[in-house]
Amino acid sequence: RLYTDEDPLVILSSSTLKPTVSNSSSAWLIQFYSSWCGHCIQYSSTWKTLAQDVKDWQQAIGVAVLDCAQEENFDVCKEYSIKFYPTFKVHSCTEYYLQYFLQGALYRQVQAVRQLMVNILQNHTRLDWPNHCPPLDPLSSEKLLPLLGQRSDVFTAIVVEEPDSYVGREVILDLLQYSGVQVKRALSTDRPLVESLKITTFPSVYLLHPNGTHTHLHVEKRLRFFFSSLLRTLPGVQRRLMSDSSSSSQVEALPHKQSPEIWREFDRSKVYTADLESALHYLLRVELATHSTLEGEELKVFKDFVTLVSKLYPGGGSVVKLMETLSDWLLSLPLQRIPYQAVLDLVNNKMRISGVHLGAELRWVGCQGSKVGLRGYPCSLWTLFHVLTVQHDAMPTALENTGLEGETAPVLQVMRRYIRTFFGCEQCGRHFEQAAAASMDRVLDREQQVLWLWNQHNMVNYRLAGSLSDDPLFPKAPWPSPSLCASCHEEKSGVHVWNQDNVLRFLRHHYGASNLSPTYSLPPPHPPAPPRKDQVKKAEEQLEPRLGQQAQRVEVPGHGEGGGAGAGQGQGAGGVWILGLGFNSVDMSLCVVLYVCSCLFLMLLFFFFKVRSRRWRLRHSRLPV
Ligand SMILES: Cc1cc2nc3c(=O)[nH]c(=O)nc-3n(C[C@H](O)[C@H](O)[C@H](O)COP(=O)(O)OP(=O)(O)OC[C@H]3O[C@@H](n4cnc5c(N)ncnc54)[C@H](O)[C@@H]3O)c2cc1C
Repeated sequence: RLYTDEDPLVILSSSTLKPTVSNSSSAWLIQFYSSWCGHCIQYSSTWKTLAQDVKDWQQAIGVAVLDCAQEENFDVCKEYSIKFYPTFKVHSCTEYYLQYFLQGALYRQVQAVRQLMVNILQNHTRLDWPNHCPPLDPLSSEKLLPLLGQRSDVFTAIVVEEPDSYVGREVILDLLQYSGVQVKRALSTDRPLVESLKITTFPSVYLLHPNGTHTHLHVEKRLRFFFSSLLRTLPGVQRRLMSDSSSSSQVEALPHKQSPEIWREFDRSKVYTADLESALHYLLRVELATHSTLEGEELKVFKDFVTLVSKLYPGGGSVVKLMETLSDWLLSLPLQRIPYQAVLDLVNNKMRISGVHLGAELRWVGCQGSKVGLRGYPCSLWTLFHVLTVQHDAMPTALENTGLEGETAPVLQVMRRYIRTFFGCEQCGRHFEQAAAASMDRVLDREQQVLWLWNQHNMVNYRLAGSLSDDPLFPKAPWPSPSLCASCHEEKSGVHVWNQDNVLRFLRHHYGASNLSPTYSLPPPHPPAPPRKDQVKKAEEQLEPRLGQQAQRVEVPGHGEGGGAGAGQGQGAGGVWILGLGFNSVDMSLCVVLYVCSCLFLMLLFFFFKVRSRRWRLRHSRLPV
């Protein structure tokens, strides 16, 4: 099959063609192709690029394909007189089809087909106007200038452009599924407007704020992608969910955050350790808890994951200490099967090893959602693995002698195995596995590893944009946005393209150790503070002189050791840390008991042989010479 359900277009068949297009409130651009036609095969990537490019226009015009080589579609292709492949047809909202023989090289250019779609939508007659298609004609200064200074519920963006430019119409269609902003267009030939707004370069966007103020919208590059991306990130602008987008084309009121939790202000250009720690907390204490024992492949996958995190998690600290302890413990165990409870005891630091800690609370910051149930864990898991790919790139030797150094893309391989084995969202795991099977083996070095994950994550973003899991306050979109990295974006032949060198540079910075913010992180528990001199003095005064002296000798276990890992260092309350292994008081008592028993046993042996040898000597000394 040239097209799959993963592609951002609709795959039609004889049974779905008529019901889909006839009952639709939008227009349709359909490619009738044949899966055996070599040209159609080559053309499929262009059609997919187009479908992706205009995915947000689907309320006005949808992109679809129908394979005439499928036996079940023979009749319908005959009915629609498809003689050559590919043939393109537009279904307007009335009952008739317009056939487009996209001549020559025209249909090979995404930009040309996209502009044709704009023309189709703009040239609709009143009768067959798609229900959700906004007006695309330019507005005059008489209509627009009175809006200046007026208050409104929403932003109004006026794209002022040259008469032959398509940017304005494309931005209008790009924002079709978004509430909180309305886009209008005007022409550079409208002198009163251009002079009033003091616009000298085209295209430009002039922004009217809901409070009545108005300004120029500053963009790094005057490209459609930049205008659309910036407008989508205005405060209160959010994507309507697919489920309710068809029911309302009216601009909704500004959003209100519905989370009952405390909202944590954060900076989108930072990565928060609270998210990473929450990811590990959820993964180790919730996701893994569904497996009562770990054995075989599961145990191996878990060991690899723990090793990876222990070696690459940035910044050292109590989390790394925990993962190192867990990793050492897992590697030293000769067992083929371990109960999950044993892992949990270690994660919860039952042995009270000093410096080892993982907060037992979900504290989403960069991953907090506007509603409970949105974002959170999956967001933090992506974040964690992005951080690990970037750390591996920064520290090429970090995985030496771990058994993972032989793999070409160890972080991706461990992620793939973890997602397949443990990730709670089975469907997500299947999708990820498909993507990994298709292209992960092409990743040959650490840079490609970073970029593969970024690209794969964007594929998922494209696919899920507008779905129920899309948080309206954090709409899924190509990432990084122009406001995070303007140099990551370019346009080639009118189509948005990534500058991969700049993307890599950006990812290295964004997910690098220096960009991690500890704000909102749960601090590790403090050991009890040593008694202050004045407290001791007070105690001395109140207590018996003998007791007062004892109070001065109070020792605070583990205090002031800063999580040292060496033998004898880092003695915690009730436990000791020796050669990277923690021993609790039960272990220590057992050691003492065993020690005493073996001493007694050795002494017994000693006396036994002593008595025997004396007897033997006596017996031999009595023998006649
Ligand atoms: C491996 C995996 C596969 C998944 N597959 C599916 C699926 O098939 N279906 C499904 O419904 N859900 C899937 N999910 C969940 C989904 O991808 C989101 O994680 C979830 O919906 C939460 O979305 P979010 O808005 O918090 O942003 P997320 O997509 O989780 O992104 C988290 C953060 O990462 C950053 N980011 C965004 N894009 C990129 C990028 N391209 N590169 C680097 N950083 C980026 C942003 O700062 C963003 O806030 C999957 C999750 C994972 C971990």
